[in-house]
Amino acid sequence: MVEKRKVVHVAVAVILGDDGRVLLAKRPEDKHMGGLWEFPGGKVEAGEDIKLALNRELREELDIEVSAFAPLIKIRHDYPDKSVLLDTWVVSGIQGEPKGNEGQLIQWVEKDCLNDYEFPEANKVILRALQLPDRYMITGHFEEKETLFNRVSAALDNGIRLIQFRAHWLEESEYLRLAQELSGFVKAAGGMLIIKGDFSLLLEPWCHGLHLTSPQLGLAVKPEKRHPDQLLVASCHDEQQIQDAEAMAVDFITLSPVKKTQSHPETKPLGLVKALALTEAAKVPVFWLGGMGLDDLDIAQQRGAQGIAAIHTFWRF
Ligand SMILES: Nc1nc2c([nH]c(=O)n2[C@H]2C[C@H](O)[C@@H](COP(=O)(O)OP(=O)(O)OP(=O)(O)O)O2)c(=O)[nH]1
Ligand SMILES: [Mg+2]
Repeated sequence: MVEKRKVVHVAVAVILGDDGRVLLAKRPEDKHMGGLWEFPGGKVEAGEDIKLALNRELREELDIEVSAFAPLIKIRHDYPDKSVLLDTWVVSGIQGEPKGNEGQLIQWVEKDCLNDYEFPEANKVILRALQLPDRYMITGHFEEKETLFNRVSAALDNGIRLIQFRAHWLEESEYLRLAQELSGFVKAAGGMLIIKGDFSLLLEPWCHGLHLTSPQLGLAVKPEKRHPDQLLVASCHDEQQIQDAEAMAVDFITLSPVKKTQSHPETKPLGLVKALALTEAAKVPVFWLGGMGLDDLDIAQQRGAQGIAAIHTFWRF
């Protein structure tokens, strides 16, 4: 039974060079997942601190050490023969010149070209996490279109690149008309606008992605026809919904409410302990949502989340 199997804790390093390229290594043929490209790293020893484990593995495998660590994602994956928890960090501040100490091939690769390399199955999620930002803004209330565009513009100026257009009080036709216009505006600034509604919206060439509500997760329809650049996102509140979302091959989820929130004041929050457990078990990037302020970004990331999603925090820019 997969559930009872021991999970191997692995320290994984996305090594970032000064020029923004990432260092990959080819796994020796005789190892698990041999012949595939990997982010260097290896098994964490019992009781070992994760940063010490990263540096020990990088010293053993590449003859380097690093001085800066940013958590990227903790991803649990069940291979047919082994279960791993890939505790993945973006590391930089390299000391020494990397070399393949174990005879492995190593290569510096542009971030945009990482998809061209063949990785173990679990790494798909690491690549997705590397491409996603750490803040997901959800639009707040507006009366005038001008307010909407001004607020979104301010968020883009503040570096927000992923935005969900939420305006449940509008008629569907009015919502979609605005969504299309706003999508073009956000795209021109290098961002993506995620919209809400029916699966068929993925057929619209202007649609950058769809955010499913939890009731949509139970539906038998699978949005298979999406363009590879379109994102599929889901709102999840418990373990079952996370599993349903994963079965639909979503790109990431929001988990809510982590804390008490102004938009759903009547809902009992998950709390940090439950949010941490659900995030660790998830097989896709997780954004924490509900009462999240900028101070919570670091807390969420230290617990394995991709980042935070929020209405009020980002709508106020
Ligand atoms: N290092 C690394 N391991 C990965 C990646 N993706 C992935 O599925 N894995 C799996 C393969 C292995 O089952 C496990 C890592 O173990 P490892 O073989 O690197 O462990 P190690 O360096 O301590 O080596 P060993 O001497 O104990 O064999 O995690 C990745 O990107 N990097
Ligand atoms: Mg290794």
